[in-house]
Amino acid sequence: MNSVNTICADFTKQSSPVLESLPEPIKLDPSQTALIVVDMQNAYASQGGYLDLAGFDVTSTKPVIDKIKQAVDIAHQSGIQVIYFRNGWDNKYVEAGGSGSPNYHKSNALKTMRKNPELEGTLLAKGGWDYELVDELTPAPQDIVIDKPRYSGFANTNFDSVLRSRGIRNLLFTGIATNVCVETTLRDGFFLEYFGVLLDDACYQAGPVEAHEATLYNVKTFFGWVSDVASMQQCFLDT
Ligand SMILES: NC(=O)N/C=C\C(=O)O
Repeated sequence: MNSVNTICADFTKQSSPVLESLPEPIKLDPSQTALIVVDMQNAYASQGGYLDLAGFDVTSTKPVIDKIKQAVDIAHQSGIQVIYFRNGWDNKYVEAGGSGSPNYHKSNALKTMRKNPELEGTLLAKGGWDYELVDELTPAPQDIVIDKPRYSGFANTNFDSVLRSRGIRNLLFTGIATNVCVETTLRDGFFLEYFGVLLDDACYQAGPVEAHEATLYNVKTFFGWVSDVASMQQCFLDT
């Protein structure tokens, strides 16, 4: 029988390491776990990128990049599949949807370009600097990169089949933005029976810090678990 205080899915081996997390610890078999690095592109993490140009504060993303790098190293050393997401569209914005799509009306990247026509073709466009992952987080050959055209990694992508075909059932989330693409993907994963864990210090919000905190509340109360990179290290490497 599982410890009453530790979450353990039926398919998890008895000997699987335990990740300290809130609201309770969770057992994670590394072979059934993926580290998801959400949208660590210049658009979201660099000054001069989309979020910065749209008026969001990205001046403190460096510590988050460093934490994600640590998480990626831990994953590589412990046999956890690393999956990078990149968000955006073709440079004609066909994939962004036309005026019949809510994305056309809500995307702050598209709105910023409509307001500043000189930016047209630069924000979140495949092939451009804004779309590229930041230099510090260049995928290794064994990592998987998934391009996504909407906030959720499950929308219009092969993400679910990439996971299912590898027997992955647990998702450790890092990246930007906590309150948009990270939270949305974790929530969608919940409905598809994935166990989602958000690594607090490896995520950064779009908007005020309260947006990050609201997501932590939502995740630990309704959709999953919240942990951090030191706990990931202790779970997979130090024990
Ligand atoms: N990666 C994200 O969380 N994106 C948030 C906003 C946007 O893409 O407009």
